[in-house]
Amino acid sequence: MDLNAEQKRIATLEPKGHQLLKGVAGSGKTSVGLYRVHFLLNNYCFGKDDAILLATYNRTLIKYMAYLYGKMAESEQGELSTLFDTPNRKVDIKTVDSLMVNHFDAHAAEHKEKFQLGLPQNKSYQIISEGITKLKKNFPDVGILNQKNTGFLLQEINWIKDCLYLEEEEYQGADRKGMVKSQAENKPQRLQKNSPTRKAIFELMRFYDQALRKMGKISFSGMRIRALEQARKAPQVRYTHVIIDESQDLTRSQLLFLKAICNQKEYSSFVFIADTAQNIYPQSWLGSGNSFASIGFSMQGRSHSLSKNYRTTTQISKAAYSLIEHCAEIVEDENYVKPALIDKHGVYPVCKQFSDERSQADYLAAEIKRLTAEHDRSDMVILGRFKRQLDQIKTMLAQKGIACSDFNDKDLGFDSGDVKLITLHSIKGLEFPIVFMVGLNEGVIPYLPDADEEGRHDDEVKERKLFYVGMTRATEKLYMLSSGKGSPFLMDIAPRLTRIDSGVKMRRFYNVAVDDFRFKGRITNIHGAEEKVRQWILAELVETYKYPLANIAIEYPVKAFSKTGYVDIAVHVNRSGSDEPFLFVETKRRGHSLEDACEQVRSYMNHCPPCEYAAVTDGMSLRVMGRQGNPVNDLPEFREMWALSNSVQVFFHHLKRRQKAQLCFDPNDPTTVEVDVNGMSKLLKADQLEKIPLYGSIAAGQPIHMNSELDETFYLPKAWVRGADYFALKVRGDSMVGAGIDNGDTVLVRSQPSADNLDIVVAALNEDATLKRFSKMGDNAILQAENPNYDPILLSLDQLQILGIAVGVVKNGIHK
Ligand SMILES: Nc1ncnc2c1ncn2[C@@H]1O[C@H](COP(=O)(O)OP(=O)(O)OP(=O)(O)O)[C@@H](O)[C@H]1O
Repeated sequence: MDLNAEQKRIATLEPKGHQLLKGVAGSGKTSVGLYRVHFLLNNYCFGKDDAILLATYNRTLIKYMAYLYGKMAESEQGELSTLFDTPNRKVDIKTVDSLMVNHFDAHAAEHKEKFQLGLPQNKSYQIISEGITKLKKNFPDVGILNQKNTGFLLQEINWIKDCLYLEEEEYQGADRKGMVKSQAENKPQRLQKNSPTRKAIFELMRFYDQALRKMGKISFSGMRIRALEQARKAPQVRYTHVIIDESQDLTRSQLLFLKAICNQKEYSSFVFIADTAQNIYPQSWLGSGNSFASIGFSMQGRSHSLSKNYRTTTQISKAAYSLIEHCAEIVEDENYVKPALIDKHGVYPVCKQFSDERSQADYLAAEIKRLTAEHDRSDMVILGRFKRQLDQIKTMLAQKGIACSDFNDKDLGFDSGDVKLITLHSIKGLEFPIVFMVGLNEGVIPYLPDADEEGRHDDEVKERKLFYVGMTRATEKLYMLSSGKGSPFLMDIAPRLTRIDSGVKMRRFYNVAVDDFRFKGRITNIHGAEEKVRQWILAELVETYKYPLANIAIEYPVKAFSKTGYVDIAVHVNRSGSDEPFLFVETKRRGHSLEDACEQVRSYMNHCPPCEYAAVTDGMSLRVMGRQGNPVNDLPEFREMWALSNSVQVFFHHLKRRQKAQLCFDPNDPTTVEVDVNGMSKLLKADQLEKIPLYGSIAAGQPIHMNSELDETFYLPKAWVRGADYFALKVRGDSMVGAGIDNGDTVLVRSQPSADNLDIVVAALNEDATLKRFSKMGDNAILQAENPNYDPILLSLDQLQILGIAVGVVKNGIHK
C-alpha cells in the first residue's frame, strides 16, 4: 500500500510545533502517523536525547499499527525503518496509560505509598452505595443521592478526576454537558452549577477515594492524576516528537500528561490525530466540546484533513455516512471532515432483523459457514454493544460447531484462526474484512439507562458515533443484525443502501407513506401491519426489480379444487403472446412465522402451472422458491422482453463447456436478444449479435453456403461465435437423443474439416449431412449415433467429409 500524495505531504511536513491531523474513518490517519514516525526518525531525530513517541489508546491498536506498517513496508521495498520487529531505541509506540502507570509507580515510590491499580466494578458500586447512605443524612434534599444512581455517580466521579477538577470550586463551575436528569422519575436532576447537588457529589468522591485508600487501591482516574503530577515534576523520558492517535478520546489528564513529557526544542513537534465523528467515550476531553485552547494549543492554520475512506467499500461508506449525515452535533463540529468516496465497489450491507437471539445465532452460524468457502474465519469479527451479548453468541455458536475467541485475550493476534468477538468500544481503530454487528436492538443501542430528554440527546450522539465506528470497521462485508425490535439507528440508515440478505437485491424493510400506497382503492385494511409489508414489497418489485406496475396485481384469484384463494401479490409477464402469472408473493406482518405462508404459496403455485416463482416475506426475512419448491436466492428482475407481446424463450446448451443459457427475443425483431446465464441477464443489441445461417438440411458435396437457408432468423451473441465460421442445422430424427439433441432442436456448428475423437460432427453422407459422434480407428472413422436403435457407420477416412463440429444445441426450436 502506497500513501497518496496528500497523505505523504502531511506525513513529511517539517516539524514545527503542534498540528492537527483530522480525517474520516479509514482515511489513513494512523498510516500517516506511522509514516511520520519513520520520516522524523530519519530527518529530525539526531540529537543524543531525541526520541519519538507514537501514543495510542489501547494495546490492540499497537498490534494493528504493526500490521498497517507491514502493509506500507511491502510497497516501500525495504525503505521503511524498522519500528516493530526489533525495538528502536529512539521510538516508543505505547499506550498513554502504560506510560502513565510508570510515572505513577515512581510517584508512589517517592511518596512511599503502595497501591493496587483498579478494582472490580461491583466493589466500586458497593462503596458508592455506602457513600450515598452516609451522605444522605447531610444532604436530605439532594435527589441524586439515590441508590438507583450508583452507576451514574461512579461515572461522574471518574469524569471529575479525569477532567482534573480537584477542588470543589472548579467542579461547581464546570460545564457539564449531557448530565441532566428528570426529577419526576426520581433520576438524577440537572447538575446545576454551584448547587448542593454538585457539592454532594464532590463529597461522595472524597468518601470514595478514602475508602479506596483504606483498601490500598486506586482507580485509573486517580492513577492518572498522580502520574501527571509526577511527569510535571520529574518526567522519566522526554520526547522530541509526540504523535497522538485517537486523540479525540483521551481525557484531559492524559492529554496534559503527554504535553508534560514533550521536549521543547526548536524542531520538536506534537501531532494530534483525531476524528470527532468517532469520539465514543464520555470522559474524553476534546470530544466533549472542549477546545484545543483549553489544553494550551491553538490549532488555527495548523490543521490538515483527509477525506477519502480507503478502508471500506463505497457501499459501506455511504451507508455509514447516512447514519450521521443528519446529526447536527456531528456534522457541524468544526473539526468534522465530510467523507469523499473512492472507487472501491463491493456489496451493500445486510440489515436483518430476527425475533430472538436463537434465530439470530442460527443465521449467523449459517452465514459464517457459507462465507468460510471464500474467507478465513480470522477475517470475521462479531461486534456487540455489551460483553454479555457476545458471551451468549459464543455459547450458541459453539453449539453449532463454530469456535469464537474473545479479541481482548492478551495472546490473541490478528491472524488467529477463530471468529473474533469484540465489543463496539474495543474495535475502535481496527479493521476486518467481515463484520457482523449483532443485537442491534432498541434499548441496547442507543443505551441510555439514566438520561432524560436533554441528557438523552448528548448521550445518544455518542451512541450514534459508536454505531458509526462499528460500521466503518468492515473492509468488505457488513451485517447489521437485531434480535428483537431494531435499534432506531437502523431506521436512520438509508434503506436504499442496505439489503435484506446477502446476494439479494431487495432492500431492507422500510415504511412506505400511506399517500404513496399502491392499489389504494383495493386495500381493505390500509393501516394493517401486513399492508405495510405488502406496500414495501410492491415498492421493491417496481423500483428495485423493475416490474411495471401494470404487470402487478393484488388479491389475485387462484382456483384450488372447489375453492378460490387470493394471492397477496401476483406478477404476470407476457410470454409467447399471452399474459401468464410468473411470480406469487405472500406477505405477513413483521415477525409472523413464514412456514404457513410458504405452504400456502406453494399450493397456489401448484394450481397455477405457468407460475415459476413464489416468495414469502414478513419484512424481516425473504424466502424465494422455484416451481418445484426449491430455494432460490433472489427474485428474478423484470426483463424487457417480457413487455413484448410475442417474446420467445429458447434454451441454449453449450455442449463443450456444459453451460446453459436462456435466450429471449421477439421473432419480429430478433436483433435484440436478452441472454441470461446463471441468473445474470444482459440485453444485447444488433451490434453485439451475429446472424447465424440456419439450414433445414445440407446436401452433401456442396459448399455449405450453396444450401438454402431457412427463413427463420437466428442471432447469437458475437462473443460466443468469435474466431470461426458457424452455421446452424435443424435436427431431424432421434439418433442423437442420448447427447441431449432431440428432433426439432437446432444445433450450432463450427465449420471445420476435421474433428477430435468423440466430437459430435456434421458429416456429409450420401446425399445428405448427418449428425453423429466421431471416432477415428486407424484409417477408418466410426460415426456413432447416441441411440441404441441405430447401428454405427464405419467408413474409411478418405470417404468422410466433415463439415463441422456441433458446439451447442438450441432447445425448443427457434420459433414457437
Ligand atoms: N493511500 C492509501 N491507499 C490504499 N490504502 C490505504 C491508503 N491509506 C490508507 N489505506 C488503508 O486504509 C485502511 C485504513 O487506514 P488507517 O487505519 O490508517 O485509517 P484511519 O484514518 O486511522 O482509520 P480510523 O480513524 O477508522 O481508525 C488501512 O487498511 C490502510 O492500509
